[in-house]
Amino acid sequence: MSNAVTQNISDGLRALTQSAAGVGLMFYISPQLALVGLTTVPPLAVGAILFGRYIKRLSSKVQDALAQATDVVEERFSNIRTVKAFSKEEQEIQLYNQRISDVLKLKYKESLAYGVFFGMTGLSGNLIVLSVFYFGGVSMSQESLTIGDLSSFLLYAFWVGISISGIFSFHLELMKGVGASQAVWSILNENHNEKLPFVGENQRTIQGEGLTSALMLRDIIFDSVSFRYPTRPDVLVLDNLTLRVPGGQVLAICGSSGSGKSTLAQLLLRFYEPQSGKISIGQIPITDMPLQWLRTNIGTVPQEPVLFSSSIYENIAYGYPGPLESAQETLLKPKVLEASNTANASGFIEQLPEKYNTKVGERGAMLSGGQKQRVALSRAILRDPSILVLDEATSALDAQSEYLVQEALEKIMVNRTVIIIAHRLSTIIKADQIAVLDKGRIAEQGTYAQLMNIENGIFRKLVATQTMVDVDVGA
Ligand SMILES: Nc1ncnc2c1ncn2[C@@H]1O[C@H](COP(=O)(O)OP(=O)(O)OP(=O)(O)O)[C@@H](O)[C@H]1O
Repeated sequence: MSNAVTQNISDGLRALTQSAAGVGLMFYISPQLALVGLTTVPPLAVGAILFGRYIKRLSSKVQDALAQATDVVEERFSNIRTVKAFSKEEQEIQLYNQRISDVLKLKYKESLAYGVFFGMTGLSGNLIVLSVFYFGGVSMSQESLTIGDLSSFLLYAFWVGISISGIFSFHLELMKGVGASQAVWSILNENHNEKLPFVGENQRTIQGEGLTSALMLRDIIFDSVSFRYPTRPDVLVLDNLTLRVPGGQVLAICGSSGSGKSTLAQLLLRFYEPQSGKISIGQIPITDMPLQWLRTNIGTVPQEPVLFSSSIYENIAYGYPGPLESAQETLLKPKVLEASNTANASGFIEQLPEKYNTKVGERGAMLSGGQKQRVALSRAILRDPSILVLDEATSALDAQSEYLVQEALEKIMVNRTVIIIAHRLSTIIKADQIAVLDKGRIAEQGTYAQLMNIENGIFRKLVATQTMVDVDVGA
């Protein structure tokens, strides 16, 4: 890639110097003839600039269209069972054809534009040659130009013509590249805005104090946090929310679906920054902590755990903080076994024909929901994080899996600060504290007994309306 860019730039520069030298020699031989020969260059240059802009826009559209076509394939193939279950194969093929024909249409447009532009430049080049012949012939008949001068002039004019067309091509390729890479630049620019880990004045203070994982066992405070997703700026998800998660305890967050429970976890992990307010752990704002350090100390198990299409062993070992190559097999293996034991996963893994080497399929498709959750739990435990964020699955597991997952959770919650986005009453009852999220704020917080004592309380209503349906209070 960089070779191609360097080659393109050096071709462009060569064309520029060659045309400058050629123009100089043309003027040296006959200034009048040189003016005739170069009359079309300024309008062509303006045309090339405008055309370059057009190509830049078009190139960006081509990339977008290609991305959309690839998205369709990637998404549909990774959810092939859903596609088949709904017998949507034909429809999906049509959708992909449509996306590809969108790309094709843009490519036709691009080719047509190229054809017209280069056709015009070729035509004007030929007209120049003809006019040079004409005016050169006239000058020869008036004996102001010799045949040798005209031949040399023509040679230089061809040289200049080829060089100028090289400059135009360079400009167009450059614009095409700029258009195509716009998305990449915008992503790179976004990253520049993120506070980088290990820099800044506050960073030094923290390191001076000694940043240890013990810090992560202190209270987590969400202080007047307001947040809107950048892609949906009109929806205020968290509205001046204040929440204290007591260090070393289990806090269950509940609230209706879409009330912002998972968003709290995303902000704690700094996948997004709140528009106002701050989040701190042990009184240190998380923005002042090295990002990698922060995430290493927080273990997460999402609502629908995503596994990689590798072996169970590799999926669990993924939780190991640091590069896997550096973790010696002899050192890592017992930890993987121990983690899977704690997460009640070792039982089912040992029964599989290839045990820990069993491939789990794309996104863990070859495992059941409960098994996937226990592998994901093992992965989180391997990190031995001080803070655990568990997004409880809304989908019901069978009684046995449910029991095993619950039991594993209870084992791993000990000696950590746990935020559990709870959907089941059984989990909520066992939590030290419960926070109820409503309209972007914490409406109620306390123990189960305290919240149940609030007359007309939101939590009480949630429990009253939903204990009937499989004790799910978060959906
Ligand atoms: N990436 C995103 N971009 C834009 N809006 C989002 C995004 N993720 C979530 N939202 C919106 O933010 C709001 C809060 O979502 P969130 O996932 O935090 O809710 P939740 O309480 O965890 O819901 P559930 O219990 O159903 O999982 C919802 O209105 C949701 O549509």
